[in-house]
Amino acid sequence: MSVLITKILSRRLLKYPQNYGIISTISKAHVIFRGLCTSESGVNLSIYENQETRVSPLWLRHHCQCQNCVHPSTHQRVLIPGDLRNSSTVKSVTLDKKSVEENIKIVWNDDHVSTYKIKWLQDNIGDNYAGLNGSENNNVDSTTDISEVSVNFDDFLNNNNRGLQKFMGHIQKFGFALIVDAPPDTVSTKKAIERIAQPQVTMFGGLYEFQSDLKHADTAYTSDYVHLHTDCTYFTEPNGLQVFHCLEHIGEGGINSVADGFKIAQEFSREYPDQYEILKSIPVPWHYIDPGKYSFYNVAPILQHNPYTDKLQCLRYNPHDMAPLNTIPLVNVSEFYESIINFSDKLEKKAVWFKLHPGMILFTDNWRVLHGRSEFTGSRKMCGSYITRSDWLSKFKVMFGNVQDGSNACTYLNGTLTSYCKHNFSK
Ligand SMILES: C[N+](C)(C)CCCC[C@H](N)C(=O)O
Ligand SMILES: O=C(O)CCC(=O)C(=O)O
Repeated sequence: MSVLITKILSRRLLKYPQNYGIISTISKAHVIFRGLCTSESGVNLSIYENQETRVSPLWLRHHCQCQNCVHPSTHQRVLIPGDLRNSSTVKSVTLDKKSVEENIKIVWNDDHVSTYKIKWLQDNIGDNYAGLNGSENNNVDSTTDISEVSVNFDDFLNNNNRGLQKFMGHIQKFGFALIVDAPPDTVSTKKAIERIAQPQVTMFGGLYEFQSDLKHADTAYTSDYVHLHTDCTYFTEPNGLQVFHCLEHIGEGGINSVADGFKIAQEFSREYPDQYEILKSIPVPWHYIDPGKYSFYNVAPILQHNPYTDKLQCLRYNPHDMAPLNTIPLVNVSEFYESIINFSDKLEKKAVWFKLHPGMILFTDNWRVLHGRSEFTGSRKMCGSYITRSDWLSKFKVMFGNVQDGSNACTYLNGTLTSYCKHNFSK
């Protein structure tokens, strides 16, 4: 294999000598290139059983984990990319199978020594990027029993972290989770929120209370029906988690709705692939206007894909907060409306309804799950907060190390989400 590389490259070497340093061959038939590397060059490392992986010497040198290259206290890089020019030619590569953790040792041209744990290389080489997208087989739908999406308040706060882990596993797997049996007050709500992260401060405040008093120019501060939506569509980055706790309701209605936007978008893409592409590509303007106080405005598609994985990453949709649609080319207006009308109908049909009683604190992943509420009568006092996506994902990674493990923290039970809600939450 390495001999073949040498033959191919020697022909290229004659043609493009300026691209290559001196080719040096070392033990175990690994072909190494001095100087700056091109795409054809690399170090062939035995990272996986019975196969070799060609890795860029620049990447390897840049990822030296020694205490001179990574600050021992802050874990930040000491090396800057420009430093790689003088230390990225391999002098020797040795595989140490005897140490507790198998590792590969590389000595560089400046005699710097780098040691890489095989497991670390396996976890970090290549496009392992998966991000947190609530993978397709982990969706809330009618087969999920909502009782399994709940964690008791005391368990949630318990420092053994088991309740918190289970809770965050629910959020990663289903897009939302409930804390039950919480004292129906703002102090307890604040404790629960701060178990994950500090409340995100916005024009509504940090830990906010709201009721039908039009304290802000928004239907959330009325007793009107609020259709399924995600919050903060008008911010550059929508809030990450949405937290609601109904402290008291003396009256009728005020039933909450949730819908798993990722599950619905997945079905929509199968039923209307062309219309899915429209909602993925057409930029939509969103706004929040409180005359004389606030005028937030942002333009972004309803279905925002992760640019690296091309998976749906953020569903941004609030039918109440769409600004004048002056961002759609005239030729696309009719197909846009056909798409958004179908999407809106699908969302509304998929809503799952339940009553948030005092003591139940709902957390939703606002990049994935939509929420709403029916109109109500009487006095209904709510409190809650936003948490940024960066903050809650950070907590998640601390709890699980790797976001993908989160789904193991909870069970996926048959049952009927809708019927459970009807019989258990809508009383
Ligand atoms: C009451 N609370 C602060 C939770 C939200 C207010 C909603 C604001 C806006 N309609 C949006 O959806 O972002
Ligand atoms: O009043 C509620 O239960 C929810 C209101 C709402 O949707 C919001 O504040 O974003």
